[in-house]
Amino acid sequence: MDVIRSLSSREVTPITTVDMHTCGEPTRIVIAGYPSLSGTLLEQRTQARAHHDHIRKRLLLEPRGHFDMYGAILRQETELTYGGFADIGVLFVTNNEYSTMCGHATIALGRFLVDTHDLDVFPARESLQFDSTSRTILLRLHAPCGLLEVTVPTSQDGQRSDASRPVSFKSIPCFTTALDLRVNLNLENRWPELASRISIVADFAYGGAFFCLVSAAELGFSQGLTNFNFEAMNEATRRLKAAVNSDPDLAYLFQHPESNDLSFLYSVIVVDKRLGLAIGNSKGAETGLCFFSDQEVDRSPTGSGVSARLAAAYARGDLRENEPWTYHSLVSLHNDKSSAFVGRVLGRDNVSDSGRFPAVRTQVEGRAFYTGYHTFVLESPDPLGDGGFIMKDFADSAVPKSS
Ligand SMILES: O=C(O)[C@H]1NCC[C@@H]1O
Repeated sequence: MDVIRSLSSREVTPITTVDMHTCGEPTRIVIAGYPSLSGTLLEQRTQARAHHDHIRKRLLLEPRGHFDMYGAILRQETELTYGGFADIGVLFVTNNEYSTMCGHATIALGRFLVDTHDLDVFPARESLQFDSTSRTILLRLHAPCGLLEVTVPTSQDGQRSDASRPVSFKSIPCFTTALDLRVNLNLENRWPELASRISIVADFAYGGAFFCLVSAAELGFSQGLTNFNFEAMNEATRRLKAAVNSDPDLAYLFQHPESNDLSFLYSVIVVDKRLGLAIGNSKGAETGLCFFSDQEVDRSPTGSGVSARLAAAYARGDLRENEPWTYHSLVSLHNDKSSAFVGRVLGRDNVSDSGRFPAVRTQVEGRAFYTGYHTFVLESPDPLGDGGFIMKDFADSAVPKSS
């Protein structure tokens, strides 16, 4: 079409994406048009944040995206910090940052990377090994947190992914930094549903990013993740995250032994262990609602969060090795129970070769689907300019937040 041809020749390089969803959570996969980056993946992440953040905003925020959009930028040139070999790298982007791990996007990328045969997009595609017995392809995906082994079910000939079977990934070493920790809340960080309590109890664990895991009841929502006020829970988790972040004595909860780039509290997951339907041969099920980055809400059961929850359950003695467990999001719970994630602890490992930091490797599986593709352009006289906006920000600046 004429218009499309003329749009793609605008002065700002068009950016091409393939879009997918995993349990309702979007991944906008950037496959062409992103500027070049150099160095290790964590260095590329720093460069992207310093020099190209307007592109993250352009693709994820309004008017091209929305508050809860998620993105993945493929990095063909990637170099592992601690040895090993990756087929391709990826940077993850959210509504306000560059995430270090994303399970739902990894599941989506597994399918896309098997389906693409464009060597400019994925130079190593033709060297992937196809296992004709299990009809799967194993690919090594370099995420900012480390190397993920992704197993993708395929067609008989290994040329295409098989959407009817789940993709799974083996995690980086995951670990728990605190179980049943009492977090004190100062006056300004309390929320109405807490009634008169001045502290709450939570677990903290790492699944490629650091999570605070707290039960809905502990937050003051006595009916768990059924029949709750969403805005109130959004506010409660925002204040809990602020309370943890503002206490220097709690910084150890999200200190990664290998890298400061990985050392930040990414998310609060509200958990309801009584809610959910076990799928397959799972021993049980639970439901979670994950608030991450700037209170972005995950529609999926959060692959990295599932790894963190598995590590915490294993540390507590609630779960044995290789015992499958079902993890629902609100979307899988209410929409399609079979699209939940199933996770298991594969076995013990260490964070680094020194063996000083005990951890576990997990496996998480789930299903992702294509939703479309885009070529995003930017016209120079566009009054909204580059970057993007969030409608909510205007409302927030007009109405002062209640304390
Ligand atoms: O599945 C995950 O791990 C991701 N989903 C959005 C937030 C997390 O990064």
